Amino acid sequence: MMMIILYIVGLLGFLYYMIFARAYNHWKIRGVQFDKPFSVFGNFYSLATGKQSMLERIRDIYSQYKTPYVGIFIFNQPYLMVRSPELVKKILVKDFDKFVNRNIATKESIDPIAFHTLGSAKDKTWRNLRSKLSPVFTSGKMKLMFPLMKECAQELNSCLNNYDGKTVEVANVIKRYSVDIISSCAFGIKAYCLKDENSEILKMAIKLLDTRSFVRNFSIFSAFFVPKFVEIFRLTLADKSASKYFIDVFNATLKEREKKNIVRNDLIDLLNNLRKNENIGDGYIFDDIKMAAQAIVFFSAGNDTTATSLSFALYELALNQEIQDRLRREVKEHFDRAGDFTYETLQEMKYLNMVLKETFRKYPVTPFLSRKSTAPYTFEETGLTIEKDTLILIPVPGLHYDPEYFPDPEKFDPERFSDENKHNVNPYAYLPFGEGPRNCIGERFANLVSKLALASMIKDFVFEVTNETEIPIQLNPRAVFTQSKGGIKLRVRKIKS
Ligand code: HEM
Repeated sequence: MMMIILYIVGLLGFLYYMIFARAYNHWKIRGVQFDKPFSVFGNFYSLATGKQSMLERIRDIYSQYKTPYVGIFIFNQPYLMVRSPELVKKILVKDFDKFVNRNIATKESIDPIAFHTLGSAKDKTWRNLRSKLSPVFTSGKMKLMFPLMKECAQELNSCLNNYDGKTVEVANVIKRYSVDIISSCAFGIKAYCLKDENSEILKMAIKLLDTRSFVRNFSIFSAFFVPKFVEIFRLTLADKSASKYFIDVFNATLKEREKKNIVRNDLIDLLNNLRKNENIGDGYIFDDIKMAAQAIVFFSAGNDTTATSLSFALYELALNQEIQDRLRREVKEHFDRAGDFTYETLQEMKYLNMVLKETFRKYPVTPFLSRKSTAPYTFEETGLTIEKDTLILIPVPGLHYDPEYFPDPEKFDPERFSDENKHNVNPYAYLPFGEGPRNCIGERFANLVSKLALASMIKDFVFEVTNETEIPIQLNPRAVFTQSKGGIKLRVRKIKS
């Protein structure tokens, strides 16, 4: 018996050495200062125990060092956490051709959708896809889509009327708004999620990338940080049944359009033109799966990000009534002058823009940017040469909460982005949408949808904290992307005219 126990202990020790202890020498060998890993979780033990969220952990590691970069480990994978905005600029912009790809593990045989999406595509395939897909997000296209968005914003206000005087989980309502908008703009269909809480499309949209589900978070986490698990457990980034549902909806819409000769100049039309006319380089044929993959990534990347950011904005406005009042004054002034919300009036609302920017600073939905070196690379400033395939992590919340770039970082202060102060913001220390050629393709869309929703809601409603509101807000340690742990509950009060 004793021999068996000794044998098992020895085997476990050997496995730990082979898989972890050896890997944990990575930065030491290269003479890079590193954050000491603990157990099999590397530097993310407090995430595994539920003590910290991803945002908090990254911010914590960042703040313990002063060096331009620090070596870290996520499980047994070494990452270079790049702290200095100058080096961030090199990676994201100046030397982008050496850092084109993200480290997202996808296998075509396991998850063809994730494999072909813009977010995980690599090298030339990514370049081709990006240049073909970018035209759908020009300001001209946004203007064309604006009437569709406005319908949804009006429905959002009608929906909020039902909660007058009540406490509501705002993230839930706003998620229905963002699903309605993306369904309309990306899939060309009316989803009516704001009217019908039980709509099928809403259920599927939640299921697609449900950041409250253990399986989804495990899959997302593994795709970014433990690629082996993707193969071993055959993990898909998005839920399989929900993906199938959206592919069917997408194909049905396509057929209907072709049959009736409908042209809307939206995402579906653009993708369909790509399929009909293009072979986008390297023998890359834009088939049905690849086409649906793009529609699904716009759906999944656009929904939660927008809904979560807007909920955090309402939370801060409820806590800071004087900021809410000032925002309402600005919104009403512009609305009364134009008689409506137009694309142009929303761009003119400076304070609205400042409030959103500060929300994105304090609550970056994506707490890290990921890149992988495509060749050996030397940081001239320090002399460090990294090998091909080195994983880079850019600590967005670390930079956003660094008092050197944002004094008094806990304070929600839209003034940081006023005309007088905005030149003090280092663009490489403020990265809610990333930067450079591989930044968020949906930034313009997200900004417009967020401005419209916030302006519409604030014009007609007051948002207040109640004893059900969690203060300070707790972030979900189980989610890779930033979100509240228990939802955001606020009282909604209709303004009597
Ligand atoms: C508040 C809302 C949003 C936030 C905060 C956000 C944030 C981000 C961030 C940080 C990245 C990574 C950028 C980088 O690595 O440099 C990204 C990528 C991406 N986002 Fe967004 N996003 C939002 C909304 C949207 C929307 C509405 C869409 C589409 C309709 C979208 C589609 C994408 C796609 C496809 C990528 C991958 C781009 C590529 O690899 O070329 N996002 N987003």
